[in-house]
Amino acid sequence: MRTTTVIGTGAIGTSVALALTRRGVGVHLEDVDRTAAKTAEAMGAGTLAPPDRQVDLAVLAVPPAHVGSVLARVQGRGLARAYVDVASVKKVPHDDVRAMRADPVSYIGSHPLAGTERSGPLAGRADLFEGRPWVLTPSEVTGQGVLNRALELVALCDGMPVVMDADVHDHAVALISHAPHLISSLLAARLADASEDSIRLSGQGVADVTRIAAGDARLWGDILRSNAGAVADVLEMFATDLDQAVDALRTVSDTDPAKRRRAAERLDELLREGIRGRSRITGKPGTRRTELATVSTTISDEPGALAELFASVGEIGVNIEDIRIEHARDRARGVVELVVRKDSAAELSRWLNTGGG
Ligand SMILES: NC(=O)c1ccc[n+]([C@@H]2O[C@H](COP(=O)([O-])OP(=O)(O)OC[C@H]3O[C@@H](n4cnc5c(N)ncnc54)[C@H](O)[C@@H]3O)[C@@H](O)[C@H]2O)c1
Ligand SMILES: O=C(O)C(=O)C[C@]1(C(=O)O)C=C[C@@H](O)C=C1
Repeated sequence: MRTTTVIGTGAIGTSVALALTRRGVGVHLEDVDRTAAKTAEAMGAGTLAPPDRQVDLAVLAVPPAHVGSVLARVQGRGLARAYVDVASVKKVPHDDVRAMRADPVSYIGSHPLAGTERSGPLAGRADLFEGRPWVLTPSEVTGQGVLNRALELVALCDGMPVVMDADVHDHAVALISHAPHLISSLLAARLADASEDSIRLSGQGVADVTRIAAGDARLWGDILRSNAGAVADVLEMFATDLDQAVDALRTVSDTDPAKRRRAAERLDELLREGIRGRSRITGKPGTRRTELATVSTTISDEPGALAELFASVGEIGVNIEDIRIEHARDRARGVVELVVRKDSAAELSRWLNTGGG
């Protein structure tokens, strides 16, 4: 692939453009928001100059509801030989392509499962897609050459291609992305009018579960509307769990000892199910979580402090499997959690606690 046009230079479009530019692909940038396109250009993501001939691939990185109309418009201009979108839902764009009478043969749907709660070009990163699944949803009429171009795009961005039916994709992301987003928003909304005394006590736990609630409301409104049924199904199951949790909490101090015991058991069960579910999505693939342990240390919030820590951990021969960094509010130090193999955890902890870090 030699040339591309990225339409929509927000967080995802700019990340794609940066990744392709890094690989020597010529990237042209377009956005209805001229400032966004100019910022992406200034970041080194490509050029605002229009291509002088048809490009190999056009990447549509616009909100889901815009994919069909933008595709029809740029196909009308003969912009590219192949077209791919990156929207977080797949069925609505697929249906819109037909409704807008766009050409479905030169189009393929896709969705990189990587992102951020931040919007706009400045949230773009060349390495955003590294090692992440990137779903491709060819329709029955998508051209083979178009699928191949999309596979090349994923490879150039270091993503992991997963070919899937659009409907199956939408049900999957309802569970692992869209419902979690809405639940995070609902929880964060509880904080909006909470007393300052409560907010002052908030720590990393509530920040973790509400991080994605900061995502752009217009984009997420679009995503949720486009996958409403599947998200509602997940929320209905969640509502049943919530009812059970409320019931158990209301009964743990019941006067009847048998009811109290059953409620406590139910609560434990809900918490254990949570641990089981979370263990399925954390950790490096191929490493069983039971083989790992977390060792915490603090570092000063200065440039180079983290690099120094990694270098010295490497010197004692400990392999870091995963990492989490928390910046303590109002403090010039951060907490670093290093996930390492259990058999090296005690040695690492002793070394860090005796001033090694
Ligand atoms: N943010 C994520 O985590 C994430 C991850 C994967 C996929 N996606 C999908 O990627 C797409 C872009 O999301 P984002 O996070 O980059 O959003 P963003 O808001 O950062 O950027 C979207 C950009 O598209 C531009 N735009 C809107 N309509 C346009 C049009 N008609 N023509 C040209 N430009 C137009 C906007 O001006 C904006 O600059 C969405 O479809 C989203 O569902 C997002
Ligand atoms: O990490 C985040 O900020 C994200 O929410 C990224 C995330 C996700 O849910 O995993 C969000 C939406 C996308 O369509 C793909 C990725």
